[in-house]
Amino acid sequence: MLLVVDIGNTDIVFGFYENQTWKAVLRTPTHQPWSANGVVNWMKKEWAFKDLGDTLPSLALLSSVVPSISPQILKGLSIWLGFMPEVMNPALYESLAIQVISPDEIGSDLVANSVYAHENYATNVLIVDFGTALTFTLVNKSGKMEGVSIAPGLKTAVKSLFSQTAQLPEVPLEMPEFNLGTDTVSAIQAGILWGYVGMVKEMISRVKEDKKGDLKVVATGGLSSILTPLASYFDEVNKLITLEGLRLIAERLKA
Ligand SMILES: Nc1ncnc2c1ncn2[C@@H]1O[C@H](COP(=O)(O)OP(=O)(O)OP(=O)(O)O)[C@@H](O)[C@H]1O
Ligand SMILES: CC(C)(CO)[C@@H](O)C(=O)NCCC(=O)O
Ligand SMILES: [K+]
Repeated sequence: MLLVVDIGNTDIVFGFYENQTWKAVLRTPTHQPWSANGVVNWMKKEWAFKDLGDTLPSLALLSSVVPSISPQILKGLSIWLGFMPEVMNPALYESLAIQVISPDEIGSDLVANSVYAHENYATNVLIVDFGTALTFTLVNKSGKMEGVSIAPGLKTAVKSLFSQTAQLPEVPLEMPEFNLGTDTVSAIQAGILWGYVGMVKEMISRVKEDKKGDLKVVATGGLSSILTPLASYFDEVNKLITLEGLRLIAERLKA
């Protein structure tokens, strides 16, 4: 069995893959007082609860965009597994089928997304990741990562407005019924959700123009199904893209 781990700014996601399927995908909040022992206990508990069998994963790959907690997670995993997981880093990028842009700065989740996109489409692909940040990553048909854009994610935008104002509440992430709101909640929903629909359409349209119309668009991330008016703009919506990319990378490392 293969274990891939995606440490994001909101959640850590653990994917267990065997025989062409995800046996389990576990999620836990990133910001906890993690210790190596805490990780071991959590893994043991979840492993038993999900009834994942007697044989622990024999290969593991970790991606983290939260450097401060990586050491504790890695140490815990290495104690639990009995070996040190591979870690996404610029040296490892050299062995990938894609060409990574700004390897010392880029988030390894975006690299994983790009590997998935290139492997599955082999054409120009824009990956839209609706996470804590809303990111757009362009991989061209020869596998070169050409560029990225980063904006606040939907929930981050709502929380930021709430925390910076005296009277505005935190609102549910739901498309409002009308273009303009008739009360505070629907006004914020209109501003953020319709605003973000516009942001995504603008980014897609600009990149499509750059690529002379030759572009696939895929969406991922926990919030990828909120902006329902965008459904027809995406060739694929798949919340597992980051895990799938990590899996493809891990399988290559083994080979
Ligand atoms: N199935 C889901 N349904 C609704 N919200 C979800 C779901 N999964 C995740 N979320 C929420 O979506 C947001 C983004 O989650 P996601 O896992 O994409 O981001 P993340 O942990 O911040 O990762 P990254 O930092 O890589 O973007 C979080 O606020 C999370 O709570
Ligand atoms: C943009 C995020 C937060 C998305 O998870 C992550 O990929 C990250 O922290 N990246 C570092 C900066 C960059 O990707 O250029
Ligand atoms: K993500």
